[in-house]
Amino acid sequence: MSSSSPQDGGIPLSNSVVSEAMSRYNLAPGTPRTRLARLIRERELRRISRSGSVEDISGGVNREEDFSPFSNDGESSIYFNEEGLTDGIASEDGEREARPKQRLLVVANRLPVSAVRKGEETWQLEVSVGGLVSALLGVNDFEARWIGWAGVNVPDEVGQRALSRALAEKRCIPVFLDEEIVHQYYNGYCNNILWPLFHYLGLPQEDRLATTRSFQSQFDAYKKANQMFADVVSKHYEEGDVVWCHDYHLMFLPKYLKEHSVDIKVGWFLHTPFPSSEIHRTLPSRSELLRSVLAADLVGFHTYDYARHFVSACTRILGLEGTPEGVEDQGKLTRVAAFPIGIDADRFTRALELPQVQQHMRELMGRFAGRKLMLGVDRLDMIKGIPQKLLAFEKFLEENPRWHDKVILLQIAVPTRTDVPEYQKLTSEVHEIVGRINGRFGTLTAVPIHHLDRSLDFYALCALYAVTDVALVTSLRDGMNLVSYEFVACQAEKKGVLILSEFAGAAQSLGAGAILVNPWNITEVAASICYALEMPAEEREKRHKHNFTHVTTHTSQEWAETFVSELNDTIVEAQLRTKQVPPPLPVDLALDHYKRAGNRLIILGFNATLTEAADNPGRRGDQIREMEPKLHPDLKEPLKKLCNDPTTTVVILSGSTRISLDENFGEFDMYLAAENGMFLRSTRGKWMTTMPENLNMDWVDSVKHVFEYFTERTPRSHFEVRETSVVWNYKYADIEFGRLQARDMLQHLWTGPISNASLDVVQGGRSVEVRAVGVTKGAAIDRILGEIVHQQMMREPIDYVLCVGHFLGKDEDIYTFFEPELPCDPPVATRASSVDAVQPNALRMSPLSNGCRASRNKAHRPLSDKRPGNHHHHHHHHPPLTTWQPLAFDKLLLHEGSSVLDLKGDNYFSCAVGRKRSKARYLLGSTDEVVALIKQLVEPQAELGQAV
Ligand SMILES: O=P(O)(O)OC[C@H]1O[C@H](O[C@H]2O[C@H](CO)[C@@H](O)[C@H](O)[C@H]2O)[C@H](O)[C@@H](O)[C@@H]1O
Ligand SMILES: O=c1ccn([C@@H]2O[C@H](COP(=O)(O)OP(=O)(O)O)[C@@H](O)[C@H]2O)c(=O)[nH]1
Repeated sequence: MSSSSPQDGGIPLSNSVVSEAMSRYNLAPGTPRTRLARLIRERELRRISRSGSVEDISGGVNREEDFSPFSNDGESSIYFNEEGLTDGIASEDGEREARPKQRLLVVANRLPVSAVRKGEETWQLEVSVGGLVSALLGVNDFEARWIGWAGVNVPDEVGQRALSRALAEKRCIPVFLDEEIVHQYYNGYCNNILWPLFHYLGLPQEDRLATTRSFQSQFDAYKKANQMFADVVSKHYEEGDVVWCHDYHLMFLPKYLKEHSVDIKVGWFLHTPFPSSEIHRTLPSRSELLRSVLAADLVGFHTYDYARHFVSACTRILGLEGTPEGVEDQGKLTRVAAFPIGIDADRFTRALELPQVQQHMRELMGRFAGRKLMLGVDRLDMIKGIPQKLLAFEKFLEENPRWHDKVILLQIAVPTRTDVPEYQKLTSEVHEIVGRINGRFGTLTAVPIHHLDRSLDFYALCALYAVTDVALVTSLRDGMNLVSYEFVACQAEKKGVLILSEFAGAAQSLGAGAILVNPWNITEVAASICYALEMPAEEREKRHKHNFTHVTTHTSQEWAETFVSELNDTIVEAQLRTKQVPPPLPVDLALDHYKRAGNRLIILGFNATLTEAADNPGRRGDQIREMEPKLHPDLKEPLKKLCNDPTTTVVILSGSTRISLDENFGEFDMYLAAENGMFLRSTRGKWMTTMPENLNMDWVDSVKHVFEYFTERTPRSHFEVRETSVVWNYKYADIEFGRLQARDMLQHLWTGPISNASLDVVQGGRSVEVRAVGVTKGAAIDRILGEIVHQQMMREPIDYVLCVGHFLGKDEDIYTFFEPELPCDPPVATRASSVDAVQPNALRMSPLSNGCRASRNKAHRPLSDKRPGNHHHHHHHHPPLTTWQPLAFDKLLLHEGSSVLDLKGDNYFSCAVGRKRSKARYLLGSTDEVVALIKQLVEPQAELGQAV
């Protein structure tokens, strides 16, 4: 995921904040302070607790013969202990006493059991087929409830009650979906739209859509079904539960659950790939789906690639900030990470010891004696690449006549989603290809392909895996593909070869041991078949060993524990982060103090503070409009009133140029401080500057060349040359490319030929700014106020300060300038090599320019003193321009010797706009809120208050 700059909010958590939050949230003393340290410790604790259970298992009863979770003999054959569904080989109850069990609500479209009605009130439960169910069956260490659809329509209440009872024994809770919803939501939106799209098969064409009604009605049904799941979860939710939502069927669930209660811990895991953002952006409901998922606290994927695609979709489609941790939206972080699923490998290795499985293996070996056995096990789904597999096998036979009659491909094709027309078409297509190949290469006694349109029971499957020479997985895309894991787990003896599609998530974990192929390249797959069949034993062993180690250590139990542990930690982390977020501005309080004050100072930023919001929902803003910022039209009237109030001084303090401030604010009676305070003007008078005559601006041309170079190479970026700074902005460029370019640019500015110039390089969220060294708003405010107090011949102390802006991190020193009790900040950090050469006079004159109030109290010079130099007219850059000799505000006293500022702490309101982390005391969400605030300030009651 992408990197963030310090200005993006990378303010580190201070120790005191962490300790306070830890005690507030009942974190045990000794709890590590960083996320990583906590997670590593959690993992250690799990290992310790597990090593205890291993001893117990070794001394325990062998219950293997009880075990037949995947039997499809019609009986309810999965086993449950008090935690719910288990594989029947779970460890004894006492084994995990050391750690309390986490209550977990597992929500997936499909329950691990599907129901078959045998009578009005009689139900038979069968284990559902699919990787999601297989993986979750291996998860034991939680007190889990399962919530999902039982795969059947139950229209009558009697039936619903009976089924709920039967499922309750298995700790399963049904969501009853009627036929129409299943048709629109499951067959339609899930399996005809999201499934193919997420697997890079594109959106259906209109004619395909027509068969399942319109996209919109399917989407509505999808949302409705998600709401039904949410309702059932809410009914069964208990405080402290973790709710783990699974898969593309339930992308709205995190949002609905958080709407029910923000305190629910919600995780969402996707079992399929998440495609490139370029694919996702074709989906009409792309933004809604992303935003709903982002409501979760933790979002998980099988691979880093899928996670990266998701973050990228959120940055490119929603315009949000991608960080190494996840996706940030106005300070709220949704953690995004990869959690590769696994299997319960022990279940398979132990099953191979069972007499019935051994018997089965003997039968199979007898039947296929003298031939090598190749195996494919897939749901009959277009993503599994079954036609491609068959065609590659055909090509292999065609090119290697010596293998005719010596090899057989056994393809188990489990029927799935049979109500969806695409799947029906695929079935006929596959049958046709099998028929053709068998016709072409078959003999009187044997055919090269055995194709079964059915599922097998667990024993049969294990036996098959164990006797196979080469497993062939040719998925065109596959979230993970657990069949490849299961095959490896069963090959301890035989050490067969795995041919694996590079487009399956499993390729990332089993890639080293498997032969990776591109399933679209039939020639390559055919050659790999030959290579695998003829591979020397030594190489097979090496490859197998590698994969076996992975499969037996990265188990489904480990997967679930890691996910839940990270989810729990995400909540801790969020609470720690929340501590850092300033509260919203208490508007009533701000108004109340405003009313009571007799001499007010209002400092306002311009860009993104007083400008109209340029962002449309779901899109990024309008570049042309933002390049020439304009005052929000609704502000004209209230701002005029505010400025006309004789007891209120308004200062616009902005990075913008004098020209821009003149254009936007020339008509108001106020002070304008352009270019971060390097220029000052009362709108009744002329511009003045504190820039020393000899200010060295030679660097501007060199920086301009650098900016031109990058602008030429970064579409939709632009730069602006101001009098004291140059700003390059890439907000509208491709975000990731823009960041890369910015990184290169910063590197060059910091270390290249101009690194010795006296300049500050300021990194913004989507900008790079180069300024004369030492220029910040906080540094300038001292001189500005000195001048204003002097010009106004102020008699009353300033007893109310409101400072509102959307400032760069570096300029946030303005907020701390007015803080009564802050310790002195260290001087502004700079990369400049020769500060003195360009330091504005005031910065040299005043030792207090960092705004430390404590030292300001030592002010000693009464205002009646004449300051040295007075007004000088200088022709500097933009003549005519007065150079004002700054009178340090912090040295000013009123005539009777009292301080100019009368801030006791509660009459000072600093407020950041549209930021989440800030040095300001408070936050306002948007420019609209600023508009509302200013309107309220000038409302009649505020004026009334003033009179009091
Ligand atoms: O429930 P169905 O519609 O019958 O489909 C079965 C499951 O198919 C998908 O499985 C995925 O999950 C596996 C485990 O994470 C993964 O290995 C595989 O690559 C995926 O295709 C689907 O995501 C599940 O929701 C379905 O239940
Ligand atoms: O006859 C069968 C064939 C397959 N499976 C199981 O179905 C799952 C398939 O998972 P995979 O991740 O490979 O793909 P998915 O079907 O979930 O897309 C595996 O656990 C198999 O053991 C099964 O129970 N019976």
